[in-house]
Amino acid sequence: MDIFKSFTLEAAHRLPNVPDEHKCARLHGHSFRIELHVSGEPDPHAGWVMDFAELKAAFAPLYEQLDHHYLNDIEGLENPTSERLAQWIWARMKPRVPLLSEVVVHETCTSGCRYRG
Ligand SMILES: Nc1nc2c(c(=O)[nH]1)N=C([C@H](O)[C@H](O)COP(=O)(O)OP(=O)(O)OP(=O)(O)O)CN2
Ligand SMILES: [Zn+2]
Repeated sequence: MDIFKSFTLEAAHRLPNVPDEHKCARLHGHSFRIELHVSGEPDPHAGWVMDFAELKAAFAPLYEQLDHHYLNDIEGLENPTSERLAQWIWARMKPRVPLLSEVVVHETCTSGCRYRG
């Protein structure tokens, strides 16, 4: 079974490796929506795979690091594409949440990335 929790965070970025004339070379911001998916069997007594609150607590330090920040300034996010952000989150969350199965980054309403490690 797959459960998920969504987070919305505001952040600015620019993409340093695109041509100068590319729109994403300019500083701009997004309301990123992050989904964290956890897969496993529901505990027979608790009835859940994992408490959503536990997932939220595990993500809290990363949320603080990302929300209302300039992503390019964060170590490992110097080129903050959706793909790199998904990998960055995965690398930090997987050790804390071993049942993590997917990180989804919605960069805009129409674009994003799914990463399964
Ligand atoms: N594979 C990727 N392509 C692009 C990324 C990315 O992270 N991975 N990022 C960008 C930009 O940061 C941009 O902000 C988002 O691009 P885009 O979807 O083109 O944004 P629009 O709002 O202009 O989209 P429309 O729905 O077409 O209006 C670019 N590419
Ligand atoms: Zn962007």
